[in-house]
Amino acid sequence: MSKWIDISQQLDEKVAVWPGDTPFSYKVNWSKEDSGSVNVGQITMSTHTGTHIDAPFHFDNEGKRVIDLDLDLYIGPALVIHLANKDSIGVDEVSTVDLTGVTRLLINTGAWKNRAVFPESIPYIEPELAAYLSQKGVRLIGLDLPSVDPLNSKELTAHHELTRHGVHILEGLVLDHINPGEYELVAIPLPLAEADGSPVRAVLKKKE
Ligand SMILES: Nc1ccccc1C(=O)C[C@H](N)C(=O)O
Ligand SMILES: [Zn+2]
Ligand SMILES: [Zn+2]
Repeated sequence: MSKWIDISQQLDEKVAVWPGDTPFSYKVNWSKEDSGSVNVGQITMSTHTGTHIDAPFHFDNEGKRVIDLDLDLYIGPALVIHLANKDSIGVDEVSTVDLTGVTRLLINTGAWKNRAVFPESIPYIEPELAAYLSQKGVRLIGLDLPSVDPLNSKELTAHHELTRHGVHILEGLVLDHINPGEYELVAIPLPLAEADGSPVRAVLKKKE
């Protein structure tokens, strides 16, 4: 019987955050001594820290919020592929992969080597890949990177194109210890009613 494997970044004060964004913090805000019964914590974080999903509202004021997203996107079969040493990921890079029946595609680029620091540059998703993936039936793309666009992008073309084609975005995965192949994925966002993104606990189980 195979076990669930964690593919999430640990959330502590060392987690890398987008330059200028809210640092992560957890503290006991109401201690057992003060409350008389329990430790009660407080978390402060950006919705885009660590392993997280983007809701379309992140880059489109009219876009869906986290609560509006279909849970089925984040639970079910997923294909993990390895695409190392790429400047960008487009149709050419993915065309050798058989995507028949694949609704969730997770890409291990291995490009974010030191998780404690935010990367200088990353391989980005070529916007043209969105239509290709959608045509193949892919509805979720996951990456071991903090963005699907170049880090200095203001247009966020890949975010927009993926969304326009019904491909949802999962970022900041840890896939170093995962072999390519077929898995079961669970990466459910919190029921944040208004949010533009949500941290997820992403886990995989090898398909038997
Ligand atoms: N937190 C930020 C602060 C400023 C500018 C961008 C971000 C992002 O999070 C963008 C990234 N593409 C993301 O979806 O996670
Ligand atoms: Zn994000
Ligand atoms: Zn994003």
